[in-house]
Amino acid sequence: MHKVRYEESYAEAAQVLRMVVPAMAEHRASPNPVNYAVWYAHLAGKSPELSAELEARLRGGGFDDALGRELYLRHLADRDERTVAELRTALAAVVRQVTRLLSEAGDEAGRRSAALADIARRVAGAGEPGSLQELIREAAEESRGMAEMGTRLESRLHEATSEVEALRRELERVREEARTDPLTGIANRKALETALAEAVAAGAPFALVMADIDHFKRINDTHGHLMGDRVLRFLAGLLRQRAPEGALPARYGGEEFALVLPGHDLAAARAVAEGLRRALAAGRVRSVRSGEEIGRITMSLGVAQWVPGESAEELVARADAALYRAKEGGRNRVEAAAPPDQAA
Ligand SMILES: Nc1nc2c(ncn2[C@@H]2O[C@H](COP(=O)(O)OP(=O)(O)OP(=O)(O)O)[C@@H](O)[C@H]2O)c(=O)[nH]1
Repeated sequence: MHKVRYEESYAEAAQVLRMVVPAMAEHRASPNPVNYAVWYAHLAGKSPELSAELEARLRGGGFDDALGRELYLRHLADRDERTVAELRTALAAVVRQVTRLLSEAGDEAGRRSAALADIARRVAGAGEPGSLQELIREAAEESRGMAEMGTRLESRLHEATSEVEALRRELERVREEARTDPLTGIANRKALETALAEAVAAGAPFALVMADIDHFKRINDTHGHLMGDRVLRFLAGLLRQRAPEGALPARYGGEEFALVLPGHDLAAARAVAEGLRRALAAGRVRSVRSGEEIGRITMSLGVAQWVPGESAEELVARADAALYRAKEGGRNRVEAAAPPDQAA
């Protein structure tokens, strides 16, 4: 499913707002953001599937928050949001089940302990061996029932624990997926931006390398898109192998990559970048079509050292400007960024 885009101008969005408000009022839809998003998408013609389903459901009954949420998740939320919502529902179901289980077990334990207390009272008054024997049998019955309930409870709690554990693993997988570039398997731009924001907030020294494959379009045009993809994976593998301990290699987008280098000053980061440049130029990638090696692949790199007070965006811009100079200077080279106050 494609994600709905909102590219209206202010005036156009305001125009939709003027249609949405009376429509929501007419259908008694409470004006929360989820319902608004649904009605906005419907009246702005953003999603024919959403409109068709909403209209059908309105014909069959009224609008309520549950419907709003359902339509939002089905047609507007992105995949991660939907998965998290599904996991939350599944977890809530497990918790409800365990709560019910414990309350049933509590009721049963209460009943059985009342029965045992009653037996104890009757034992005090029992005069003959026959009636005592009967009371002993009843007590044994209650104790066995209690023990069985304990075993049942334990096994069902064990099951619930496994279910919660599976949900936790699934959530971890979804979170990992959201941070990973599917083509190359390394961190994606979102993960890079998070890491940069964290590094800036931590305030410890670090440097950033931005790298861009030279004449990548030509590789695609000459050897095909699959070959281009293979080159991207090859470079990602190289970054992963050669990244120093604690560094984060990421795909910034297209054929541009980044490497966050904690604890590196400009000279150290430059040395890492230079090593990467040489390794790529020395590497060989085979053509998917012919199996033959394709010509030398090179990249240009820009390096910048973070200075306290600088934002992540400013640092990326400086590293990018250095990368641009490397391209301008003839490609297959590393350029270091000047400190921010000296940058043009
Ligand atoms: N195979 C493949 N190609 C991609 C991908 N993402 C972007 N590209 C291609 O990358 C190319 C980028 O080309 P340009 O930005 O013109 O730059 P370039 O050819 O690398 O030249 P310079 O950067 O100036 O050395 C475009 O042809 C895109 O189609 C991808 O995921 N796979």
